[in-house]
Amino acid sequence: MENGAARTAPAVIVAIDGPSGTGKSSTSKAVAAQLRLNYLDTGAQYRAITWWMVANGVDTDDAQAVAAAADKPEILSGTDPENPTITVDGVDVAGPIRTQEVTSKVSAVSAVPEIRTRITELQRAIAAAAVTGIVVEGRDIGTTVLPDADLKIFLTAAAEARAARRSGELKDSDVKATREALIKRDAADSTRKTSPLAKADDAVEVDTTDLTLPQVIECVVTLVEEKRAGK
Ligand SMILES: Nc1ncnc2c1ncn2[C@@H]1O[C@H](COP(=O)(O)OP(=O)(O)O)[C@@H](O)[C@H]1O
Ligand SMILES: Nc1ccn([C@@H]2O[C@H](COP(=O)(O)OP(=O)(O)O)[C@@H](O)[C@H]2O)c(=O)n1
Repeated sequence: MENGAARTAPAVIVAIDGPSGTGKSSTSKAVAAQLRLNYLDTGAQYRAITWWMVANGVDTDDAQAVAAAADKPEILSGTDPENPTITVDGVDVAGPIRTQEVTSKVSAVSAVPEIRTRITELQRAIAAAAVTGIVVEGRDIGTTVLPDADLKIFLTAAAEARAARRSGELKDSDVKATREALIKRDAADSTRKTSPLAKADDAVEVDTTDLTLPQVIECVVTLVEEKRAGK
């Protein structure tokens, strides 16, 4: 090796996309921790900018008003899979971005092209800075944000399973209402003009309906290791 430089493995970029409740966050965090990669929850970034709009009185149904404010908040993501963080203008918003209010407004805000341009730039910069590599999860990572990712996974699951998983996380929620809200959000995310939720042609689809979380994690870890081994 020239100048005695240590040989290091090239950074590996993994894109994990899919609808709500398919297991993207849990799987991505665990895979990143196991393989010592960084982790980025892009949904948290869209939730964070939505939270800022609400906190600053911007009407989230007014696309022009949302677009005009797109560059205002400073959004920072911490990418340690053991302790992912998200701040807006220095404020920790990990809790507030998960409220029903933000969840019901995030699809409208994330459909605005100026918002997507802003957040996509942040995502690409974070991925480029990841020395050993990164697992990035979202809706359009394999199709738009990181089309050259080394591995693309598209997670799916039956709506019933996804709703049951989601309502298991929320206090006092009923599965039927959760299922309806989730289907509505998926439809909005899949039909928007700019960078909709979609499976990339070269993504591996994994149906998680009848798999346990450890099984999904093992499946993705194996796929990453096979890619690294050049299989
Ligand atoms: N294969 C699975 N089987 C059962 N529960 C799961 C599975 N994958 C994820 N979960 C649970 O479902 C909920 C939603 O998972 P999450 O990773 O947040 O999904 P997403 O990021 O796709 O919305 C979490 O409570 C998680 O623990
Ligand atoms: N890459 C991404 C990630 C999320 N989003 C938007 O952000 C919302 C919240 O994403 P999330 O990953 O936190 O949603 P859950 O899967 O946790 O329900 C989605 O419903 C999309 O509207 C997006 O447009 N593009």
